[in-house]
Amino acid sequence: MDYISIKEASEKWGISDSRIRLLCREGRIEGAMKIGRNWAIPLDAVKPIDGRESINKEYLGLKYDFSIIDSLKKRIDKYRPFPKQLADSLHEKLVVEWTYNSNAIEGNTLTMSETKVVLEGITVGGKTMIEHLETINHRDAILFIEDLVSNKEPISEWNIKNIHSLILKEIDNKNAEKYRTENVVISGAKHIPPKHYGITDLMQELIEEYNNNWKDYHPVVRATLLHGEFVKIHPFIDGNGRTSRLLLNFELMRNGYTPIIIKNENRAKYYEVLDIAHTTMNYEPFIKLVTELVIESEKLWLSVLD
Ligand SMILES: Nc1ncnc2c1ncn2[C@@H]1O[C@H](COP(=O)(O)OP(=O)(O)OP(=O)(O)O)[C@@H](O)[C@H]1O
Repeated sequence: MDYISIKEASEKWGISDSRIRLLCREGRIEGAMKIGRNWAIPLDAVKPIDGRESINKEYLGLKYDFSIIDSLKKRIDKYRPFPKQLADSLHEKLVVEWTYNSNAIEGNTLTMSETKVVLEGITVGGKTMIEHLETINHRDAILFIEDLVSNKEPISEWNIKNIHSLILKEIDNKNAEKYRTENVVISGAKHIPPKHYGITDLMQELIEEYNNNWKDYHPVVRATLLHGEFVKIHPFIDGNGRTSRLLLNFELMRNGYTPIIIKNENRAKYYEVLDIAHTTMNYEPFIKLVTELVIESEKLWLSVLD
């Protein structure tokens, strides 16, 4: 393989010597090697993305009619603060159904009733330890994002890593909250996630986009983009799907919307709209799906509140 020096890379990419040295030290240039006091950079290395440059991605299909969602939200808001018993029972229903469906999408074989039983602290015969841990961990991750919402915590890489560490707790502590160091594919998807060495930059870029470019979008659009763009990067070796659905609801809940549940039985449709977003940048079908689910969730809340 042919290599170039820091100085040559600096001229080729238009980045300062010191920044390239930093990128080499952080392992963000694939194949860069330290020889003595100098770095050798593969001639064909890809220029790292600079999360500080302004990001201008052209997403399609972001304009959607949210009037039904917003008028249902207004009706729900009139009941706040919710009566404690009612809020507790709706919360329990949410935790069981969200945990069951999100884990089932990822292949966990516990049924809805078994999920409920495990969350009550009982072991289900014939099910693996990992399936039990996935259930408990998912419940803990929901409670964690609810705390983040109550404390008005922002969406940040730190919080995303904390959510992920709960998902993999005692299952794969080595990879919990760590970005992957291998390339991956998503089975059944057309989109291929980016190479592992670009992840740190892409995650920084995602948070910057969220903070700077998406702030005027409707919260449903932001929540959908956050899920879609996060899972497109697939930053972790495992647990991306569950983390992305937690992030979607985190964004909805921070903005006072009721959380949604993507049902296991509807996963084919869910994968289809995600793949459209990933391969064409058209988010309309995914936004439509999320909108329908928010309306369904709001109607459920109103059916008990009204
Ligand atoms: N066809 C598809 N197109 C786009 N995205 C998809 C597709 N299929 C799955 N996904 C997304 O990727 C997630 C699953 O990714 P993967 O199978 O790599 O699991 P993972 O990273 O191990 O995470 P988890 O176990 O929580 O899903 C899905 O939940 C979904 O969000």
